[in-house]
Amino acid sequence: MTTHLMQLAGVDKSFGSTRALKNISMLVEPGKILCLLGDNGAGKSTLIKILSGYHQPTSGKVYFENEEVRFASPREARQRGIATVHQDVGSIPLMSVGRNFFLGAEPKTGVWPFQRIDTNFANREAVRQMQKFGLTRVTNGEQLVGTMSGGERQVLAIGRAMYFGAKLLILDEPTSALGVKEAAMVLKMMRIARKNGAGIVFITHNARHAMSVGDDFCVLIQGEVAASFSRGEKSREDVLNLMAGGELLSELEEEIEQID
Ligand SMILES: Nc1ncnc2c1ncn2[C@@H]1O[C@H](COP(=O)(O)OP(=O)(O)OP(=O)(O)O)[C@@H](O)[C@H]1O
Repeated sequence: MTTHLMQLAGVDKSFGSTRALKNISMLVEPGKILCLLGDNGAGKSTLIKILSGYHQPTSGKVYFENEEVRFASPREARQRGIATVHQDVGSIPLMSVGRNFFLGAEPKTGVWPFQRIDTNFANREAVRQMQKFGLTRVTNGEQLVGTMSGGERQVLAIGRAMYFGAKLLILDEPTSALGVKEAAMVLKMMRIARKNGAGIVFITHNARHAMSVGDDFCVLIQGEVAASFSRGEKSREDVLNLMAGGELLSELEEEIEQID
């Protein structure tokens, strides 16, 4: 039997009278990147909160590694190997690369009750991992995370999740605040994670970024799956039009010109 990493079947989520998600079915496979596209308010945040155990669906089923799950908390989801990296990545700017990398799972040295954090190991190992992921600029684990660029911080956060055994990576707009080179670095990191067998849900507004790495695509419009397709099945123009809610971009451009 094929093991699917994560599957949603007919998932609904309502907040009072607002139906944020309507009958969502989707599949995340190991070693594949699923791009979740959609405009503001389409329901992307609600969907990732369900995947990461922050929300429970109002109805419908969630499966992880073919087993039906109902995560009571993000901690439970994390324990199963689901890691969420948000745009602000949650790193602490005034802490070193080594400390940030091992935050909450600090390596210890010495014998109890005289144990302390093994800073040398943490720094060395964090740099080694970062280098492995292509961050050759980071050579000193004592470097403060606040001095790293946005892209480097994303790579650090994704690398950390991989190191601690994440099977599913949920990346919430990892490239949206970045310049071209920085975004390319993060997209490359995603490819490395995919090669290592992780399944990735890549949330983005940027169709170009999505199409450069995506294997599968899911477009959300007003809480519904408006389209789902695999690489090569649609052109970038088609995807952009879908994301604009079906309104042809050329029509939109004409309207803008008329306003001028
Ligand atoms: N906790 C909540 N309580 C009430 N309504 C909510 C809640 N969370 C989300 N919603 C509603 O659900 C809908 C989808 O919101 P969601 O934040 O998931 O969209 P989004 O695609 O992530 O948008 P954005 O990119 O702007 O974050 C919106 O109408 C929003 O107002």
